[in-house]
Amino acid sequence: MAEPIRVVVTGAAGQIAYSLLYQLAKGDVFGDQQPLSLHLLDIEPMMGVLNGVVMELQDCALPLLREVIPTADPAVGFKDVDAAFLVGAMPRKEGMERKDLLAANVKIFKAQGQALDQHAKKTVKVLVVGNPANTNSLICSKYAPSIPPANFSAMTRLDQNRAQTQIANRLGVPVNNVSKITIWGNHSSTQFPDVANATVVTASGETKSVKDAINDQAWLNGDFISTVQKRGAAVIAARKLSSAMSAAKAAADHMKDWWNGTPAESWVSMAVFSDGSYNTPVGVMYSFPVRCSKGQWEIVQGLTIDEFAREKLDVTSKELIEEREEALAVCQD
Ligand SMILES: NC(=O)C1=CN([C@@H]2O[C@H](COP(=O)(O)OP(=O)(O)OC[C@H]3O[C@@H](n4cnc5c(N)ncnc54)[C@H](O)[C@@H]3O)[C@@H](O)[C@H]2O)C=CC1
Ligand SMILES: O=C([O-])CC(=O)C(=O)O
Repeated sequence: MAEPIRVVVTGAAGQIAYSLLYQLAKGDVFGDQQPLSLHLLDIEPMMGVLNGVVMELQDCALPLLREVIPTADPAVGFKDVDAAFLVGAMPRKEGMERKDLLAANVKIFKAQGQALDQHAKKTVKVLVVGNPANTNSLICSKYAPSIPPANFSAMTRLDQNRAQTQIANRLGVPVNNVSKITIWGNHSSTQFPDVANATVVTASGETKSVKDAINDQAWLNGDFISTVQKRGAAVIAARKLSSAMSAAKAAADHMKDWWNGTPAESWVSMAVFSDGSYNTPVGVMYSFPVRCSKGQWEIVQGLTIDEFAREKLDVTSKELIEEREEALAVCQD
């Protein structure tokens, strides 16, 4: 069996981590032949709760879990890690937009960028989940200059999973019959869930474009998009807490595909540094269609962007530029 890898989860005493840790420890992400050492980072006042999480992980009796290190010290939490799930941050409450969390959360990601820079492996793969995820990831990378920017990403996989399910339910097919949905831009209500290139294996076994199978452009351009954009808020309104089980599953999906690769004929959505592809602003963390292979992601090129899509891509670009400016100002305080 391989040598254990080191994986850190921040916000380890919180609700997303509670679902995520089990998936990691039982091999859902790095494989059933990959032992791991789990580093659990949270803040000092949460150490009692975290101790309960450690006891539960031990009581799961999972053969791949070789070591659990609970800590409030980032130097210990980030020491030699191979993968980092940066979850720890304040969640929003009903009536807030995710960018309202920026002032409170972005400094966490500045400090964690500095700690990753000093203590993590230079090959570490970083997934930022804490909101506003795209801009927090950008700040984290900025303060970790010794780690390649391509090793940082933010999560829009939950939006992809939501969009895939909306389409699958409408067509009465299992969710994995739907592929090549793209989430463009920010993990916010300006994101653009795009089915222009998506395909579906229909109930009769035929492969069709989603557009043809749905045959209702008004729904695709209207309710479908707004349902996905506002799904996080709908969960908060219902649960009085933000998405946790589905967020943990999406974080596991994101890292699994980045680590192990995506099928050649399909793609997934990840927020990564924009290189200007599709006329998006260079240097913001923008969600694109990507393919992963050998631990590297690559933006899928050559997709057609029509006038409807162009407008949506530009709206979310503008928001990301504004968030970047605000975050940089907060970090200078
Ligand atoms: N990108 C996405 O799709 C999604 C992002 N989120 C975001 O994920 C974040 C976490 O959500 P939950 O787990 O529900 O929140 P939670 O409040 O249950 O847990 C957050 C944990 O982070 C800890 N924490 C705070 N500051 C920390 C620091 N400096 N270092 C380490 N830990 C720290 C807290 O003590 C707490 O235990 C929120 O910002 C939420 O908005 C949630 C769902 C989806
Ligand atoms: O909506 C929120 O604040 C939590 C989140 O990011 C999501 O569920 O997509």
